[in-house]
Amino acid sequence: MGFRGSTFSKPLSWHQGFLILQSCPIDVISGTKVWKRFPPRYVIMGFFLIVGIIALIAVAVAQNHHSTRNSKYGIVLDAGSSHTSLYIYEWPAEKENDTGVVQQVDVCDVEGPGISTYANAVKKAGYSLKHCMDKAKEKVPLEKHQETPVYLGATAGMRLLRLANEDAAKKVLSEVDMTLRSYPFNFQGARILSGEEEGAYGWITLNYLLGNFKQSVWPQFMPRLFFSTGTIGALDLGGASTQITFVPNQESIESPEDIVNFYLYGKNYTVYTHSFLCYGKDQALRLKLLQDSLQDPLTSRVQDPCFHQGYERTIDIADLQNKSCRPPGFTMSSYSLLQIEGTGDYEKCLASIDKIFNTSYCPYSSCSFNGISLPPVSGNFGAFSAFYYVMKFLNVTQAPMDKVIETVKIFCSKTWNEVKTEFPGIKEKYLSEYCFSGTYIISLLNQRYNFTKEKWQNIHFLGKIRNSDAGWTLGYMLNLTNMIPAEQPYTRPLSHATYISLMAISSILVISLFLIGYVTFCKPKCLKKEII
Ligand SMILES: Nc1ncnc2c1ncn2[C@@H]1O[C@H](COP(=O)(O)OP(=O)(O)O)[C@@H](O)[C@H]1O
Ligand SMILES: [Ca+2]
Repeated sequence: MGFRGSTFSKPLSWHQGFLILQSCPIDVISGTKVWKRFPPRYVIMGFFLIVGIIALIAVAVAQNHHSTRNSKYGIVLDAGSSHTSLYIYEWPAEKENDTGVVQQVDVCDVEGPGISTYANAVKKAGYSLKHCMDKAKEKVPLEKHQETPVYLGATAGMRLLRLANEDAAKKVLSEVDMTLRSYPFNFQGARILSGEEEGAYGWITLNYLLGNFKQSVWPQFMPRLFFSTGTIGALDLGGASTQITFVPNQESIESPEDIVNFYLYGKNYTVYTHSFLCYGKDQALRLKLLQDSLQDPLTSRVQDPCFHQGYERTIDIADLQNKSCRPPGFTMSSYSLLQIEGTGDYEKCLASIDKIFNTSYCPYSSCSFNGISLPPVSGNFGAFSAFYYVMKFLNVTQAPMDKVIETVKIFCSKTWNEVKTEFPGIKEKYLSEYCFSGTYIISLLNQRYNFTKEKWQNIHFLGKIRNSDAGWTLGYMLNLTNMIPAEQPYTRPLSHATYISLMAISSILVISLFLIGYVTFCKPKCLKKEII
């Protein structure tokens, strides 16, 4: 195809046209420079083209640079039964209602035990937090201190202390309050979370970090089939309580007290959540030991299959006795000290753990234990906190249920000396209890929650998601800062950065095409001379 009115003897392709444009400054026939003959309008056009490109790139860079710099911060202290951790979160100020933009930027582990253990030395409860709060002061930019909210949430350790001694719990909280108030942040209060809140916020954290609340604009135009909008259940194992939270398959949850309703990003969620106080792994071990102490009223020595052979521990029975956490059918022991001797036997350990659950009655169609309703577990679950620590130690976070059982069996059968030699760097308290903890997790998940072999595959043991720890703290902050809107905010199909970049590329393309078209169709004099 030729060009009408063309002075060329043969058709010229776009490709050729582009080559000619590039070769314009040099006279290819005579080899002499043609700069002098270059009309000023081309110089001006070239100049504007270069300025335009530079301007577009500068706008894109400045725009994106600005959005990463204007950050907001939030601090949450997780005052657990065994320890306190401080989390610092950061998010871009102008995107705070978008899903998945809040990130954990730092975590600080408070030295020493949980705040509830300071009931008899309350001053220490506040003092213990200073080191991490000082670190937070360094991490959060100075100019952001005043606007940065700080929250402290206490969990099952403080719930138990409140049940045992309300006054002591109040004093611990007020000490902690005083310390946190003395920092230049925007302190929002220290309080005890209910078990339901703990479960629900853990569920929100998981699903927020996994982007499960996100309803991108694309699915509205595509069949639902291609986009799963499901949520993932949450399993949290602490020291003093454990939580299970998920959206059940069946429409109605039989126990109204276990229902939480959320309206998030324009969607309704009816969530089942239950928190079992006294069934965190430390309290569950206490329940088991108390149960064991009743075994033989004639001796204070007990053979314990949940500890390794060769392991011995002497326990003050008074320490085990927590008025709020007692095994079914408990009677006071006549001994003050309990001497434990490990025998390391998984099957027997599983049988002894069984006794801390009451499964003799269920007023609903299905129960977990102690007469608590549990709808059939369905869908995927994220299992975090001690569920993750224990499975990670045993190296079975990805394993099928049979492999997990086999691994715990083998681990329990090792002697205490073997275990200590194999894992020299691990805290003795943790190391001595992994056999119990592993068995307890199998008992709870498989036997009480009814995660069968098939359903076990749907449990994902996880510590972090995209660098943020799985736990209730992020969900708590998102809720209190109103960062999860009820209605879905208007989301643009393209991100700001993509929009700017696409605009820049398209502008360059349009200008280039314009120039090529001009050169090809209008044939400026300088080009005609070269070809002729
Ligand atoms: N590395 C670890 N290995 C085993 N267990 C751990 C590890 N780190 C923490 N834990 C345990 O995880 C649990 C955390 O519970 P915590 O959050 O303090 O209590 P709660 O949530 O019941 O208030 C405790 O039992 C603690 O001993
Ligand atoms: Ca916890």
